[in-house]
Amino acid sequence: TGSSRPQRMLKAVQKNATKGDPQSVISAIDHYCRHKEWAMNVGDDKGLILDSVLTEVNPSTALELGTYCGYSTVRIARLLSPGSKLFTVEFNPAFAEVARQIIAYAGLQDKVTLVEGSSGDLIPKMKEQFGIKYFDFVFLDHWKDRYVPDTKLLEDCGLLKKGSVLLADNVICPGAPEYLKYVRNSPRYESRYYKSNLEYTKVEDGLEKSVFLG
Ligand SMILES: CCc1ncnc2c1ncn2[C@@H]1O[C@H](/C=C/CNC(=O)c2cc(-c3ccc(F)cc3)cc(O)c2O)[C@@H](O)[C@H]1O
Ligand SMILES: [Mg+2]
Repeated sequence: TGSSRPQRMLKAVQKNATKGDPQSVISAIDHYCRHKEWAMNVGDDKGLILDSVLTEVNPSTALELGTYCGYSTVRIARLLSPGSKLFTVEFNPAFAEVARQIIAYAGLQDKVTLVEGSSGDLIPKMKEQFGIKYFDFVFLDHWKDRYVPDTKLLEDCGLLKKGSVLLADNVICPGAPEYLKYVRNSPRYESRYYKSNLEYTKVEDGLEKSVFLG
């Protein structure tokens, strides 16, 4: 059988990027997905917003839900301060395998812990298994109907502290209407929408940034 789209993305990175250079890995994926095969990476336009929010928060411990091929994992990890860590959750073993190779190609494996499994099962184990107290930053980019249950789970597991920032992809396209209602109506969050476009297209999409008020 032939290769998968994630495997072809990995090949494009190995062919066009420089080992140990995260920016070249990001550019190689963006070029491939813009000119060869679209893929559901956060992309370069929304990626710049992700970069600026991440830099502003400068998290010690960050969480990503939905690794896919590791594009946003590389975007986040490349901006972490020394000693800071990113945990990323992915339940599809084939995607996790590609992501591990892309993260390693970027030279960021020491900053990233890829945990294989379902977010609903893993979030309650984060404290005991990884000695995590809180997440300063959470990037939500997995199944859109999981954003609300997993946000509630993070709250209930005491993994958010006053000032923790949630950044959610795709709140317009494909859309996460229940999530927008949840964070915008809750007195426990201060939310703001960053208008952009769906990766590699002219379709509107955006990111919702929500600060947990404790
Ligand atoms: C069970 C909890 C749970 N636990 C652990 N891992 C989980 C998980 N639920 C999901 N995953 C993994 O996360 C990734 C899924 C991501 C889902 N993302 C979109 O669907 C999406 C779609 C478009 C778009 C598509 C088509 C269009 F026409 C327009 C837009 C654009 C985007 O940016 C998008 O993010 C995969 O790796 C899953 O294996
Ligand atoms: Mg997305």
